[in-house]
Amino acid sequence: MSVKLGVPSKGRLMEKTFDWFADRGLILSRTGSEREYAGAVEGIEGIDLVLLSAGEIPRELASGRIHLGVTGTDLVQETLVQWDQKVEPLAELGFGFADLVVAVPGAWVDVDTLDDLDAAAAAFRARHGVRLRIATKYHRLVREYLRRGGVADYRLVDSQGATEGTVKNLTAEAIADITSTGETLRANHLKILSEEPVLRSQATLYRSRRAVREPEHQAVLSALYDRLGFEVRNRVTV
Ligand SMILES: Nc1ncnc2c1ncn2[C@@H]1O[C@H](COP(=O)(O)OP(=O)(O)OP(=O)(O)O)[C@@H](O)[C@H]1O
Ligand SMILES: O=P(O)(O)OC[C@H]1O[C@H](OP(=O)(O)OP(=O)(O)O)[C@H](O)[C@@H]1O
Repeated sequence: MSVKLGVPSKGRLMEKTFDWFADRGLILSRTGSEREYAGAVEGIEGIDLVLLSAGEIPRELASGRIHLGVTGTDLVQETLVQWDQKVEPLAELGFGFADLVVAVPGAWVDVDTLDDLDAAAAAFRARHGVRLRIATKYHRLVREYLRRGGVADYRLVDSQGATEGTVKNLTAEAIADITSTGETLRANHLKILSEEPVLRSQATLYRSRRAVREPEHQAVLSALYDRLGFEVRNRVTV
């Protein structure tokens, strides 16, 4: 059985991942028709390319169905409970940068910090009798960040896309989402709190702690690490 390398199946993340491996002498390519999610790896024997949604790669790594995978730090840390017990980052790839931030309406001139947000949330609840809503798809990371920041009187509402629009659409008062250029936030009249972001994310190559324990894969993995120029500990610390 081959070593399975999972990479994002479309868009900029896929193209930049292909470029990153090509710079190291490994040619990844999609095979079959444009719509078929099959791929190949040239330059080293015994590796199968698996094209997947970036959002599915963390779970596939955790279950051991893929041995190695490229996805965003944000997706790994949001999706996997105790992510570092399940996967190990091998290399930050230097693209796909995005910050997960909390943002509020630009008109909230008194709200700049988490303390201010906590005060605004308490005032909101006192005035309206319901908790201030923060729209996000990053429930785990945002809940933990707000807990550490001492923000209590809020509730998360799920938003799986176009999150910046929820404030204008009156389904939330604030949001937590990833941003890279900041354009989407600005266009929706939102401002980022002047705090450290919830997370700074970038595309990262991970290995599955479960899958790489399989002895039959050690030779191929070692050859791959040599090719990529990594010093990777062979002993897996699970
Ligand atoms: N504007 C952006 N700039 C930089 N990185 C981004 C941006 N938007 C998303 N990302 C990163 O890309 C990754 C998500 O990619 P993508 O949207 O292709 O995944 P996905 O949600 O699994 O896609 P789909 O489910 O539509 O196949 C995340 O790690 C995220 O941090
Ligand atoms: O800071 P910017 O450069 O404006 O980028 C930020 C936007 O990019 C992402 O959306 P994406 O296009 O991935 O779509 P989504 O709304 O489905 O998440 C993110 O959710 C923001 O909406």
